[in-house]
Amino acid sequence: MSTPQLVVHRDKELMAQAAAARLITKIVDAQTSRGYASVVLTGGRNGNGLLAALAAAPARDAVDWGRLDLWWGDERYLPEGDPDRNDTQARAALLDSVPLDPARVHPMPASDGPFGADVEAAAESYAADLRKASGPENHGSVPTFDVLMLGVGPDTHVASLFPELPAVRETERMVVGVHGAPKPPPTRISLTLPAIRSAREVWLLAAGEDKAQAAAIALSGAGEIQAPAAGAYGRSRTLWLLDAAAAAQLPRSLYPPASP
Ligand SMILES: O=C(O)[C@H](O)[C@@H](O)[C@H](O)[C@H](O)COP(=O)(O)O
Repeated sequence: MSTPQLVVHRDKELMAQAAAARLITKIVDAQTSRGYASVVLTGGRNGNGLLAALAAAPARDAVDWGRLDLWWGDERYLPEGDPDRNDTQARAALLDSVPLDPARVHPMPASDGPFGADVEAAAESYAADLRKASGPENHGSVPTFDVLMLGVGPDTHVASLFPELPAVRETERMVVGVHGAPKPPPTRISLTLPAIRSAREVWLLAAGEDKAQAAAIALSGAGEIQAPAAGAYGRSRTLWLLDAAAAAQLPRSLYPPASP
């Protein structure tokens, strides 16, 4: 378990730009040392803001887009192409603008796909894809993600792991179906905390005053069932990327001064 590190930026725009630059560097380093990189995307405003900032970044094409594996941390279980799906929004923000290898982009199943309303079967199918992509060093469950990004909800949810609901309590499976999510739509697919924790680095994105209480709760030692963001940590690094508004309720001792 890696102790959370915090970086606080002046505002959400700067946070998105700085996080995008950080992601470019992380991907280039991984591709240089291992020939490819593996990243897990998140939905939500902060996640999509980062992708849009990446699309506009001057160093964007330092990334070898053809050697980048993309996965999702969660998905709203809607028909393919639905504007509310996380992958639809990610494609609009960045993915349709860069030369990715489609075989290396792994959207979660859609509700009008082969599994229909059986979201559990859809979740198991994604878990099987992860197993297929994992190497012997990954204990056969999920590939080693270089960076797994998570937006943080005002209730401290990450991915589609909501406080007290069954999905956050899962300790064996890597991917689960979610019913009755308090954030619409109610039916979703999500990586579980064990899958999240398999990543080398977990980056939590929290910008805006509506995240201030969630950040303070999650970083105050709260339990992961009540505060799922508290259970999201990487094997070698856990990084909270905040803006000043989201950091407003954190004890000053917890973070360095906001960036200039
Ligand atoms: O499917 C989703 O909605 C997201 O994956 C979800 O986990 C999101 O990241 C948080 O709710 C934060 O969303 P905002 O950044 O829009 O506040």
